[in-house]
Amino acid sequence: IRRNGKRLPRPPGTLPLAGNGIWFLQPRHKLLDWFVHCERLVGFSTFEISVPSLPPGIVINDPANVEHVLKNNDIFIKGEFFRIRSWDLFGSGIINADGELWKTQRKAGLRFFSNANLKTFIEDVLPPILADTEESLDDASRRGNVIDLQTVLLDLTTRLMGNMAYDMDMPASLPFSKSFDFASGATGERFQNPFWKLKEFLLGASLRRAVLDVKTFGNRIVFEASQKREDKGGMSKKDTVENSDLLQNNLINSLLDHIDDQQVVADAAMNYLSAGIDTTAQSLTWTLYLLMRHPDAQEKILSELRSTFVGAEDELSLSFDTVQTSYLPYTAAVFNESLRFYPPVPIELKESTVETTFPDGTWLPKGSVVMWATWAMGRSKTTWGDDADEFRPERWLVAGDEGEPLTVKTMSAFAFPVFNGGPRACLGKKMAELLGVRVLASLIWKYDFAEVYDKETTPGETPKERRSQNSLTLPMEGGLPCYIRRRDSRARESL
Ligand code: HEM
Repeated sequence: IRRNGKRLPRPPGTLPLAGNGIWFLQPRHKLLDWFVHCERLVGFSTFEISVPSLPPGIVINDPANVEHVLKNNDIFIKGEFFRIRSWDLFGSGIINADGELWKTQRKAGLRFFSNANLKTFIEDVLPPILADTEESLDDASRRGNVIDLQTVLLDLTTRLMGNMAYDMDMPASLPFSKSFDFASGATGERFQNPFWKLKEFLLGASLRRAVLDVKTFGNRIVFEASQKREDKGGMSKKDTVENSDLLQNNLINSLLDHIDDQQVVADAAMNYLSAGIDTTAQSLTWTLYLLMRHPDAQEKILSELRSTFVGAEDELSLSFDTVQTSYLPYTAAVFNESLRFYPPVPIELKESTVETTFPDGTWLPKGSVVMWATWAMGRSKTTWGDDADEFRPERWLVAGDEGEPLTVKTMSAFAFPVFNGGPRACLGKKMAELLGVRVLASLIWKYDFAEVYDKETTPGETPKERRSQNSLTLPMEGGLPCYIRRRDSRARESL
């Protein structure tokens, strides 16, 4: 690995044999802080890292380098390094797949994320499920009980995805959900711990059980969907594509239409589910956490809702059109700003299939690993300015010309790669953004949330920043316990 004929810089504290391995053995939240520390030292400069058991690797922070990786998905693939570690959980599903296997699953997914389906999602699928969520929040409000918002939101997104993608009722209390959570934590550890194989040989029984649960559930989704198709009279492929009723446009039908191998369909189904459930629940959890710590932003959301839906009482008329960012720019800006601080996929990694030279001149041999920490890029002072550590949704707002409304700034996907970019950009981005605005608007309109601090926080003291749990994504460690109060319209007006 060279740049202009010279070796790349290495992070301070790199050891002769262990390299940077010590950092990778730490809990993941410490590793994330280390990436921020390194980015603050070198800015956009690429640096080399070495971790025992990992192929030679670099860390990139420069958006031009991220663009080079994301746009060239034939050069930079998931690769064996990724696949070996995540095979048990993701199998041949889209998250793990490269080449033709990936292309087929992507094509099947594209049909599902059509605008018509997104409208159905926001206007038909979401309201009754969100009403159930609100019922449990109302109950906690009446009784004065503490409720864990992370669990509530995970149940919401699990049911939404289950219903929308697979036409199944899928509460998060199903054993599969707990097993998936456990397996995701253990899979994440495989990327950090060079001794994972030994550890799992000795202590891996619970992981094996969890993976079996996840696989069984994937097979059940395929079995039930195939039954339904048969019950509908063995529709031909052509019929199912043209049938516009929601059931036939769901994801599992699209997967069954495009893929012949049932095991691949089951893996694909589980992959889509896992890509959609945790990420959306976590993004909402961190956003509500940030709003509790920034009541001024909460008030600005309320003020935006009051001025947009003039005279609204308890229910806002939130349709597909009114949850677009152009309609509620401040609420959308809050969601973006939360994603900047807490990206649900905080670290990305790709493997090079051939030698390649990056825009900054870094030359990388075949079989190397490229990493970038979206977590650190979101906190980069080079990209976001000196106030990068401040929660300031206004940074996303662009003033319109005279009399024109505010709009939300579009950041390049390579400078803000929260949803990835290029040919493998997140397929659920639009769905997640609409869901984010829709759920935030409803919940902030109806409820006042108060965080329950941990026992060590003394009154008047600033509570510690919450941290994430080891995982492939970004669950909040210990959940988000809080008290809830239902707002009545008078309380809303007086704010
Ligand atoms: C805030 C919410 C979300 C975030 C931050 C997010 C982020 C990402 C990221 C970073 C990737 C690339 C991961 C990789 O390198 O493998 C990705 C891929 C993907 N996401 Fe999302 N995602 C979100 C929601 C969703 C939803 C709701 C769905 C669908 C139900 C979804 C479906 C997918 C799929 C299918 C891929 C794989 C794309 C491919 O490899 O071609 N995501 N997402």
